[in-house]
Amino acid sequence: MNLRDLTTCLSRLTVSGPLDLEIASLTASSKHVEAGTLFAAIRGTTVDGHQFIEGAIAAGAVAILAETAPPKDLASTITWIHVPDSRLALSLMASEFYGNPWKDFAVAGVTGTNGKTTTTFLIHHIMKAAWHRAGLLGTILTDDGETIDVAKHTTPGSLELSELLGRMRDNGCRGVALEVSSHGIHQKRTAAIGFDAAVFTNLTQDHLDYHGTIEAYFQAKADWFEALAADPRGKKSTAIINIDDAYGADLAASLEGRLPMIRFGFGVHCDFRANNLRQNARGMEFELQAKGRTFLVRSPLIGRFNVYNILAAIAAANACGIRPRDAIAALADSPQVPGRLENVGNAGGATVFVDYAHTPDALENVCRTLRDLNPRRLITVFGCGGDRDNGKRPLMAAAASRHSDACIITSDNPRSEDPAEIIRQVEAGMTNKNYRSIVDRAEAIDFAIRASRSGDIVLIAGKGHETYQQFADKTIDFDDRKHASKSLRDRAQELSEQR
Ligand SMILES: CC(=O)N[C@H]1[C@@H](OP(=O)(O)OP(=O)(O)OC[C@H]2O[C@@H](n3ccc(=O)[nH]c3=O)[C@H](O)[C@@H]2O)O[C@H](CO)[C@@H](O)[C@@H]1O[C@H](C)C(=O)N[C@@H](C)C(=O)N[C@H](CCC(=O)O)C(=O)O
Ligand SMILES: Nc1ncnc2c1ncn2[C@@H]1O[C@H](COP(=O)(O)OP(=O)(O)OP(=O)(O)O)[C@@H](O)[C@H]1O
Ligand SMILES: N[C@H](CCC[C@H](N)C(=O)O)C(=O)O
Ligand SMILES: [Mg+2]
Repeated sequence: MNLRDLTTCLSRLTVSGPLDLEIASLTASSKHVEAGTLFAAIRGTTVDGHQFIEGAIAAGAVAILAETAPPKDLASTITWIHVPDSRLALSLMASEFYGNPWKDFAVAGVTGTNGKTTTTFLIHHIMKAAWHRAGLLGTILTDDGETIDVAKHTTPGSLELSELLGRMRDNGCRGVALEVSSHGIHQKRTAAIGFDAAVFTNLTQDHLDYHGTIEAYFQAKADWFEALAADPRGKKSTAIINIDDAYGADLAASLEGRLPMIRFGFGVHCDFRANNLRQNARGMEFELQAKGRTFLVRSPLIGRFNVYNILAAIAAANACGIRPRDAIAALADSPQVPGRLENVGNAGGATVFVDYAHTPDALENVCRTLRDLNPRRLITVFGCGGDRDNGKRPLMAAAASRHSDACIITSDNPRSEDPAEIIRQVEAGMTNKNYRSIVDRAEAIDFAIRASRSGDIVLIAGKGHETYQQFADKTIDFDDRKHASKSLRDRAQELSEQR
């Protein structure tokens, strides 16, 4: 693509060198530079990409995007685009490079601490029922309408994101549901994308290792909505906000009159309001009051928290042009979201669930939901991730303690940290002293399943769909669902031998 055309999307730039160049590819990594590449120098969280400019030129870069003016010795040898914010500029140029695919179909984004993956899966399911082809992007996978791949990030980098959206458009998708993480917003990964629907699910403690304070974390989420409200480039986004959540209520109040809005929840001021929730182990039903009508919503999902995900999905689909009654019809048979309250089987009358709860609020919600099924005992296996917000550790311990009869504390991606030290920090928050710590996750799961008796529920929390365990020196294959299934088979065998 011609560099002059590629830069029309930038409002503040100083160019030195010719603009009538053909750009073969864009990259922010000097390792991916080839002949004809534009290299964007980004000040990252670990290194400053400006230090790789010379290497990029040596590797064949024909243009540089940077937050500095060109040094004198390079000014006459290469095209240099000086911008105030190279992450933002790269995001805009990436969208331009792939033909601004977001303009060609309905785009629903979902942000919030918990519920993004679940809500995007539901929106995707509704879109596919209405339109046959739709894309999905998030923590678990990317689906471009034809091919499903394992995801590397919840929200991909701006280049990968626009490339994927372009593929979805080319594959005939009429809509896409995507997760918008706070890292993604802060790093401008979604800055160029216009959204038809922008969902806020909730905000509770997570990611303070990155954002520092909960206020800064909230601000990252709010910045997305602020940017949509100020976006002059076309799409009128509908903000879809959970106003039962205190941060959601603040967000809705601050956006009042600046974006079309759908407020959802159980509260009386909601535009999409749930009532009369009834549930059992097989699913739930509730009434939805919306648009002056009452609808009966049925879902195989369980848990009050999933009512919020369902409301958000119906409202987002509505903002994308799908009638609530069609969304509701599709949701009656929504698929299992991998690793979200996934029933992996039973042995000796005890049932085992795997769930991705890795925040205090998620653990609280999932334990409560399982408690509501009236188990004889709830036995919870959980741990806390290394190199992540360590303030969550005692809070997750307190949540698990509150609702479980017994807990097994174990490892959950210790990364560069000492697994035993993470466990000690979790133990400090345990108010229910009926727990045991077992560093090895496989042994912890085996122990919990062997200790279970008829009528018990075993919850294995934290890793959900993940298929690995990350340590300082290695990553091993590990899947809670597979390991629990094997452990259940062993237990069933053991029980039959005892009979
Ligand atoms: C902290 C964080 O989010 N980092 C992400 C970020 O890296 P960064 O921009 O800070 O990069 P950096 O390593 O400091 O390097 C700066 C620049 O120098 C360049 N470079 C670097 C080395 C070199 O030799 N040559 C070179 O050109 C890099 O390509 C980069 O452009 O941008 C990169 C490209 O998009 C991401 O891969 C990287 O994700 C790291 C691996 C990560 O673990 N991120 C997690 C925390 C994350 O993003 N999580 C969220 C939320 C998860 C959830 O709650 O669901 C997600 O959306 O996945
Ligand atoms: N609306 C919700 N409110 C609170 N907790 C929820 C909600 N939805 C799901 N959860 C809990 O949070 C866990 C993670 O859910 P999900 O994967 O949908 O969230 P996410 O926001 O995508 O998480 P991540 O930031 O890790 O990608 C679930 O396994 C469940 O325990
Ligand atoms: N996207 C989240 C996932 C956490 C999942 C949990 N298993 C852990 O490793 O802490 C993060 O990177 O913080
Ligand atoms: Mg997710």
